[in-house]
Amino acid sequence: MNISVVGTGYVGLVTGVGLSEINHNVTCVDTNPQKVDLMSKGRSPIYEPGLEELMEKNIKLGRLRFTTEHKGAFNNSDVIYIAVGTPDNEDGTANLTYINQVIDVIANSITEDKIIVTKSTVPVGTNHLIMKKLNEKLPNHIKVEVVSNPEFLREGSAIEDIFHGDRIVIGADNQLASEIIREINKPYNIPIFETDIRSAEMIKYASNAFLATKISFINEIANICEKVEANVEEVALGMGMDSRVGNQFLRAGIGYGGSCFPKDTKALKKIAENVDYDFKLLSSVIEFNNRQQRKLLDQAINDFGTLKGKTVGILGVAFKPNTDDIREASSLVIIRDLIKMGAKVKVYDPVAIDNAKKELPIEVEYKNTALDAINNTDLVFILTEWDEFKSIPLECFTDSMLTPNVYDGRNCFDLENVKNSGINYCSIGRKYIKNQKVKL
Ligand SMILES: NC(=O)c1ccc[n+]([C@@H]2O[C@H](COP(=O)([O-])OP(=O)(O)OC[C@H]3O[C@@H](n4cnc5c(N)ncnc54)[C@H](O)[C@@H]3O)[C@@H](O)[C@H]2O)c1
Ligand SMILES: O=c1ccn([C@@H]2O[C@H](COP(=O)(O)OP(=O)(O)O[C@H]3O[C@H](CO)[C@@H](O)[C@H](O)[C@H]3O)[C@@H](O)[C@H]2O)c(=O)[nH]1
Repeated sequence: MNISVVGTGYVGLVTGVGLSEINHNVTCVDTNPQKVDLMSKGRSPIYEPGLEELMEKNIKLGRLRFTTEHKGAFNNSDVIYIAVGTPDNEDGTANLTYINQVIDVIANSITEDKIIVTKSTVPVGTNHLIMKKLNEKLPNHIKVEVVSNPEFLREGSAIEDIFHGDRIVIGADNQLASEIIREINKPYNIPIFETDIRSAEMIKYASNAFLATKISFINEIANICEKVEANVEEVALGMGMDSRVGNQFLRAGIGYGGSCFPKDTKALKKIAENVDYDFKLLSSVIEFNNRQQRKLLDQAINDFGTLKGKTVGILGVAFKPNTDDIREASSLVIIRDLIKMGAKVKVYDPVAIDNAKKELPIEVEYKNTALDAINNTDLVFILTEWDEFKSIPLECFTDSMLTPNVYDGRNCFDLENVKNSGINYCSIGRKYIKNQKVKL
C-alpha cells in the first residue's frame, strides 16, 4: 500500500518507519526542512533506541522517504496518516491548530478519494469534524473517509511497542475503510480492536488517564509508606502479583511527566467539563502530580531552611530514561525553582542536554559526566532513572560532594547499600534515612 504520514515527531516517524518495515511504501511529510533533510540521510532527530537502524534499512530498500511537499506525497498515496502534534492550550483543552492546517492542505491537494487515518491524540468528536470539514471543502466528486487509529507507543521503547504492542485500535464508521486499515496493520500480528470512531478516540484518553491515575495512586501510597515506615517497592511487588492489579506502572517517584500524560489528562478533564461532567478523580490526579513533582525540592528546603547559594547537582533531565525528550519533565519544575531560589545548578543527562539548553534558564551549568555534576556539590537530585546513574559507586557521592546529601526521585539505589554508605539519602516511599543531621 502507498501511504503518506503527515508530521514526523515521535509518532509520525515511528509510524512511518514501522509501516515501511512491514513492506508498505511510505512517504513522511514534515514542514520542517532541516528535519526532512536529516531524516532523508537516515538520521533521526529524536533519540530513540533502534530507530535509525530501521530508517537506514528502509530508505535503502526504497520503502521510506521524506519530503516537505504535501501535494506530491498525498497524490501518490492511497491512505494519509495524520500524526501532527496536539499540544495543550492554556486552559487545558487540546490545541487543534496543526490538525486544522493539515485539513486545509489535504483539501487543497488531493485529486481523488482518500482514507485519512488520525494517529494524533484528538478529543472525542474531532475525527467526525475532520471528515465534515474535508467533505465540505473538497469538490463534490472527491470523498474522504476518516479512521481513528490512536497510538499507544512509549518513548524510549517505541520500536518494541510498534512491533509488539498489546493492541491496535481502529475506529471507523465505514466498513470498507476499517477493513483497509486492518489489512495495512495485519503484518504486525498484533490483536486488532475494531470499534466506532468516538469510542476509539476515548480509548486513547481513558488509557492515558488510567495509567496516570495508577502512578499517582502508588505515589500517594509511597507518601504514606514513608510515614508508617513501610517500603513502597515491597508494597508494589505484593500488589502487582494480583493479576487484577497488574505489576506495571507501580513505580513510585516524583510524578509523571512527558509529552502525553500531563496534556492528555488535562484534555480529558476538559472533554468531561464540556459535557457538564466534573471528573473529580482526574482533577485530583492532576493536582496531586503537580505536588509530587516538587516533593523532593520541598523536602530539601525543609531540611536545610534555604537552598540559596547552595551548589546543587542534577542527574537526569529527560522525563524518563532512554529518551532525550524533556517535555513536562519533573526536572524542569525543580531546576527552574532552584535557579529562582538562587542556587547554583550543575546538570548532567546522558542524551537530553541539547534539549535542556533550549528550555532551562541560562544560569544553569551543563556538565559532560555524572561525576562532574556531583563534584563539589552540597546536594544532588536524581531525577531520571538512567542505568548509568544506578551504577554510580556510592563512594562517588561521599568522596566528591561537599556534604553527601542525595535526593533520589527515582529510587535508583538499594536502601540496604545506602544505609552504610555515609550518604544522607532521601528517596520515595522508603524509610527516610539521614545518618546525621548536616546543616549546610
Ligand atoms: N510522543 C509520544 O510518545 C506519543 C505517543 C502516542 C500518541 N502521541 C500523540 O501523537 C501526536 C504527535 O505527537 P508527537 O510527540 O509525535 O508530536 P511532535 O509535536 O513532536 O511532532 C509533530 C511534528 O509535526 C510537524 N508538523 C506540524 N504541522 C505540520 C504540517 N501541517 N505538515 C507536516 N508536518 C507538520 C512538526 O514539524 C513536527 O515535526 C500528538 O497528538 C500526541 O498526543 C504521542
Ligand atoms: O511506574 C511508573 C511508570 C511511569 N512513570 C512516569 O510516567 C511518565 C510516562 O511514562 P511512560 O508512560 O513510560 O512514557 P510515555 O512515552 O509518556 O508513554 C505514555 O504516553 C504515550 C503518549 O500518549 C502513550 O502512547 C503510552 O502508551 C503511555 O505509556 C514518565 O515521567 C515516567 O517516569 C512513573 O512515574 N511510574
